[in-house]
Amino acid sequence: MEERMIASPSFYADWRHVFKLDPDRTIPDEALAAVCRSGTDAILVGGSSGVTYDNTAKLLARIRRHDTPCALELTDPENAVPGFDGYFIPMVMNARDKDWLIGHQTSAIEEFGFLLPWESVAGEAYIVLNGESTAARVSGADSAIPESRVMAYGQLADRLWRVPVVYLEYSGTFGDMSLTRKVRGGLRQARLFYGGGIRTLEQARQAGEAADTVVVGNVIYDDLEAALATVEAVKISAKEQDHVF
Ligand SMILES: CC(C)=CCC/C(C)=C/CC/C(C)=C/CC/C(C)=C/CC/C(C)=C/CC/C(C)=C/CC/C(C)=C/COP(=O)(O)OP(=O)(O)O
Ligand SMILES: O=P(O)(O)OC[C@@H](O)CO
Ligand SMILES: [Mg+2]
Repeated sequence: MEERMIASPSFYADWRHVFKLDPDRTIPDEALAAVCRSGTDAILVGGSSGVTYDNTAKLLARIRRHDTPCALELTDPENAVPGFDGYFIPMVMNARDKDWLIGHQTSAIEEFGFLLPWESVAGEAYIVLNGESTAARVSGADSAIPESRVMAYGQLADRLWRVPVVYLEYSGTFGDMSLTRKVRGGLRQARLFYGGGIRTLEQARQAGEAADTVVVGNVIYDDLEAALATVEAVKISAKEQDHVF
């Protein structure tokens, strides 16, 4: 396996575990405090439906009561709230409608790009692999693709386009860890984010071994204790990973 080079330091360079909070969902203050104090590396704010400027700004203000780094996934220019530590711009590699790969992003940059704090902006090459997820429906993702194509999307984003983050998105279902490992092994400079369906310590540990950064979302709203426990599981897996890679 070729040696991987990690891109120059950036706001997400050391993230191993991330909680994703959806501005369209309700989280009580105590639960939010527990999430922020859990030892996670960052809070990622994002969702694929029902996100508005108002609910995003309100969530940011509440997160700012704590010290946890906080980034926004920009899925609509209207929701571009200033004041986050960083901004991610998703591009769906396996979108059937290429507007979700490049079209909407180009239009948004054309109109509003001059406002972006570019030093704190990173592209995310999403590969959406749960065809039942909202992200798949919104972007019309073709999720029924062979491993070879998933690998090719990852390498195209990493090696040709130098996108700093490749994101294997299984939102709502636990994904294929063997494929996740393979995708990561094929990247030269990009960080591999894995997200989807993590509900148990064992799943968190496996994802932590397979990916550079593990994103935990929906379980926060369904089973907070289980969500909090994923932090330690991912961090422990980091130690194992250091010996493997
Ligand atoms: C100060 C400041 C910040 C100024 C900004 C100025 C500005 C507006 C600049 C333009 C920025 C820009 C380029 C914006 C582009 C926005 C855009 C249209 C991006 C496309 C996003 C995209 C590909 C969406 C498809 C769906 C997707 C992949 C979403 C990613 C997030 C995600 C998967 C969330 C999970 O969703 P969830 O709802 O949790 O899903 P489940 O139901 O399965 O749980
Ligand atoms: O919500 P879950 O299924 O944990 O997925 C996390 C994240 O990848 C969603 O974009
Ligand atoms: Mg969600």
